Amino acid sequence: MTEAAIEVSGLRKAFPGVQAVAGVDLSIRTGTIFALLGPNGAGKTTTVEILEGYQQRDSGEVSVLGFDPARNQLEMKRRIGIVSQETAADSFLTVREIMAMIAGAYPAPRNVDEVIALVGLSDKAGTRVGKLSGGQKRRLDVGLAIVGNPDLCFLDEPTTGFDPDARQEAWAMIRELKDMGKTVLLTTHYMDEAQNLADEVAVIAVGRIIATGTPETLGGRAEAASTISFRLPAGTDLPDRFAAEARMTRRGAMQIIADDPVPLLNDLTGWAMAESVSLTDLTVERPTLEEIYLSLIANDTAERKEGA
Ligand SMILES: Nc1ncnc2c1ncn2[C@@H]1O[C@H](COP(=O)(O)OP(=O)(O)OP(=O)(O)O)[C@@H](O)[C@H]1O
Repeated sequence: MTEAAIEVSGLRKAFPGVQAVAGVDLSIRTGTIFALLGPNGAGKTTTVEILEGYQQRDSGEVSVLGFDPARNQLEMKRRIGIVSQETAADSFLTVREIMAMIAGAYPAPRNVDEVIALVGLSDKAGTRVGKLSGGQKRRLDVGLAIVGNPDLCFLDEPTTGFDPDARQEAWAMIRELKDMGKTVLLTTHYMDEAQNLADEVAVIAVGRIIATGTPETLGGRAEAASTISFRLPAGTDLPDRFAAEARMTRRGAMQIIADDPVPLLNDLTGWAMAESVSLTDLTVERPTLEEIYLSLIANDTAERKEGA
């Protein structure tokens, strides 16, 4: 079994008037990409900043690459890279200068110009950081997180403000980190980002982890009912055995929800073939990660209200 890069148990942190982290347990395996999901104010950044050593915890056990971030700051920081929500980049330095400065803080950094190229900023290498656009600054942040060739990267909302091309490139880069054996902890509000990148996800709400799993299994997704959708030619009626289960969407498509879609599809397509009915736009879909996420948050909010 792979050792854990990060182990957290019973982590708690309060600010005046708010319990930001209220007993979080996490285990993140070395060489995997882990996504922490949750609504605004859920406690993601506070958790990540405690792991990075930027915030002190009130209680709980934390191990990051075998270090306690509250004690072994220097040793640990040489092995981690960080994209924080607010760029720490000094606006008077150029892209290459700040990249070289951060690289210099690590024992075995990557080549500065290669990293600048990797984040698509070669033509801005001599530009002052303060003159970069929002998306370009974020690319720089990602570059700063990886230039030290760290074993573990913390990426807090790494692609916020990226255009679609830049997002795809960033995803490729993050996958490349994993291919190199690095561990990545990312927070994101983009469910497609978690779906595309993460080996495991955890959903945090009001300071507590409410669900964990792979993007495919989170919240019972793998066992969730499927929705079969299709369109019928005008004037064609479904046989009663399907019509009883079907509903028509506002856009005129038929939908049938089935726990096990295989027998129903067999029956439906068999009928369509026999009657020469074309079932256009036929799809079979499980709930998306976004739908599962939203229902987890909604259920948690409802339970909290009931308990209050
Ligand atoms: N320095 C601070 N002082 C006081 N309260 C804070 C501080 N930092 C965070 N909080 C509060 O702690 C809670 C958790 O905040 P946190 O930034 O960890 O959430 P988040 O999940 O990262 O949210 P977002 O998705 O908006 O970034 C919030 O209620 C926030 O207002």
